Amino acid sequence: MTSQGIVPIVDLGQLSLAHASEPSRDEWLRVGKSVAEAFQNIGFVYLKNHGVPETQVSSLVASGGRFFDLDLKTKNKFDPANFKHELREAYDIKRSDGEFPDGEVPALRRDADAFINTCKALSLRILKAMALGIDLDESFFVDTHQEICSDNNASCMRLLHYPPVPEDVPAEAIRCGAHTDYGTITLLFQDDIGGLQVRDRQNQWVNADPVPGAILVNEHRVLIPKEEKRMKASRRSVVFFVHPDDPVLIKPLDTSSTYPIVTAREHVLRRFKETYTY
Ligand SMILES: O=C(O)CCC(=O)C(=O)O
Ligand SMILES: [Fe+2]
Repeated sequence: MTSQGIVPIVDLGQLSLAHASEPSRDEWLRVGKSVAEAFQNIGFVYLKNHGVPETQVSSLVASGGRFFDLDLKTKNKFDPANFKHELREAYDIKRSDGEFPDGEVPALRRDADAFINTCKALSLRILKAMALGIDLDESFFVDTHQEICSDNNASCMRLLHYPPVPEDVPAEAIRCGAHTDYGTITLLFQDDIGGLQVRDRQNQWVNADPVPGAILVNEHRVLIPKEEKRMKASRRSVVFFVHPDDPVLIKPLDTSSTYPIVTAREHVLRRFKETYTY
């Protein structure tokens, strides 16, 4: 395992989507143990050789760019998220058969469909490896994530656009506040601008600069801020949030009562309510 700063880089090897045959048991375990170790130590990992076609990501980012370039009135028809204190725009897409700006950005539906399917397949591989990495049955997470990007599951893909920061920006403005994500894991495809930081277990912020060809994956406990107040360039990223199916009970594996048992749906609704107070 190599690392970028203190965030480890794991090579998916035979678990790559580009690898046609079933990975060996040793490969599942190697990846699973490395990912589990990274999550236990810092909560983040870069995955390289994941097999997500570069053209799929670039095509989606280009279509997303065309969407963000539309005038506000047109964009607002598709309910993009506006963040009160943050200099960014987001467009969350859950299903490729939903409402789309087909007239304005004809390729977006096709690009989103391809990307969601690819990310689903990759997530299921990561989830299987994660279970094996912490000595659970290999289907432990896969069985609880059967309906990714359906109406019974909060997973979604998010297109993000950070416009260049204007000179006269208020001192308190930020691009993306410190937060934790709400789901099981998040796949983050950054462009090469950088600026992302993650917080380690000692509460120190460390840079998570883009690693060419690698995606950053986090499990939900660690915070991500973005303090790029002075950034002149616009920045784009694509995020794939992976959640358990709505009825799944979230409970400590050790059967302790440290956390109250809630369904995945209750958990996500609670987090949405608390959101964007940062
Ligand atoms: O902008 C990024 O790259 C990360 C955004 C993020 O963490 C989020 O939207 O949850
Ligand atoms: Fe996040």
